[in-house]
Amino acid sequence: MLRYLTAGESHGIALTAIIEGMPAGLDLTAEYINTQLSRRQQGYGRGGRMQIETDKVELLSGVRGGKTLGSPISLQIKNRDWSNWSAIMAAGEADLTSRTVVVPRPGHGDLAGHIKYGHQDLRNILERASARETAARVAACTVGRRLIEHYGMEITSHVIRIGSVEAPRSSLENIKAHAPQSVLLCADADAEAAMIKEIDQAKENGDSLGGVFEIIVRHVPVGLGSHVHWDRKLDGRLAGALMSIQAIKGVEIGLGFRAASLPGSQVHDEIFSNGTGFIRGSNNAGGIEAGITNGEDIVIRAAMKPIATLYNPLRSINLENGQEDKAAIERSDICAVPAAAVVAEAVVAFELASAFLEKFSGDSIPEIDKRCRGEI
Ligand SMILES: Cc1cc2nc3c(=O)[nH]c(=O)nc-3n(C[C@H](O)[C@H](O)[C@H](O)COP(=O)(O)O)c2cc1C
Ligand SMILES: C=C(O[C@@H]1CC(C(=O)O)=C[C@@H](OP(=O)(O)O)[C@H]1O)C(=O)O
Repeated sequence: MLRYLTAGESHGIALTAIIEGMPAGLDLTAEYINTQLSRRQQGYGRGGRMQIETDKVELLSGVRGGKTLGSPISLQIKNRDWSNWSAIMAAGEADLTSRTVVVPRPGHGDLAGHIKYGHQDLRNILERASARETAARVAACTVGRRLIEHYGMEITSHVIRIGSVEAPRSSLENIKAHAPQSVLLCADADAEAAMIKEIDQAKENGDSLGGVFEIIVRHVPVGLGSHVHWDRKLDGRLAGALMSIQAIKGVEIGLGFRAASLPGSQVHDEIFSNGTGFIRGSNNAGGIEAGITNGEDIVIRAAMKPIATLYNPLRSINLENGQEDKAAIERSDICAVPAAAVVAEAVVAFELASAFLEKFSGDSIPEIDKRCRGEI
């Protein structure tokens, strides 16, 4: 079974992760993971923290000579910002510093976390609720991405909405050509210019923005996931992985919500024969039917809500005196949709790697290769 755990506070010394269940013999380097960590740090609308961090992974175990050993892979990303926070992070609730957070931000984990865990200093919640955790998550899940790429799958994403600006539908060629270079991962230059304007306006207003991105996976083998049990259905697993990303509030596969308003004749993908196999007339299912990949591209969209911390703060209650107050603000992103899209690619890749290993299991890459070729 492939699985991972992450640990670490946003302003703590480092983030760590352990990945268990990767077979031996997979090419894996820190540089490969660093490329994804760097992508995650980009995107117009991010706050001051991204100027401080330059995320680099250290592989601590499970890899030797650029190949996985089959043993647990552990890794670490140092928080460069920690040197600015070490005293605050060392202080307990008994010796509260001036950086104590006592006015919960609507939309963040502060109030629910306070009620659940009883911490008086909301920092004890926000440090772990923070999407800083997604740096460790991207590093861990990129190990899964390496596996699916080794077996020929390709994963990409692009931003299709920021606030009220929606990009026109894009061809995969356009996404590949434009989105990787664009500051917002949007495949349409005009839409991107309008999105940037909207982010600038939100910043001026002390407000924040969310949006929608799309993930596409190509060359997916038929038969990953299964219809036989709820927790083996790949669509459910992918949706769960995506919804676990901070601020993701909706996921749709293929036509998604649009399918609900159309008749079946305009939704379901007709089946034809090309002589050697089956081909489909369309891909409205987004590559998954009954929880099983059908060989078409996997197409998933996810919606991110606007960032919770506002420079023009919303009304809240001060937990020290019970009086109405303005929500806490130290520093924040205005919009982080492109970064979330990179995190989403990573978690989708990991879920696919997990489903791939369930189908073509093996302790080493050569053994899995044989199984893929039908030799064992
Ligand atoms: C890449 C990324 C960056 C984020 N940056 C911020 C931020 O700067 N300020 C903020 O309040 N929320 C930010 N968030 C969202 C919060 O982490 C999230 O809203 C919070 O943890 C509560 O979880 P929920 O929105 O899933 O309910 C970010 C999310 C992502 C994915
Ligand atoms: C640190 C990251 O994102 C952070 C996510 C985040 C939040 O509340 O989720 C709040 C901000 O943290 P800070 O208060 O330190 O500026 C973001 O910068 C990151 O993506 O690496």
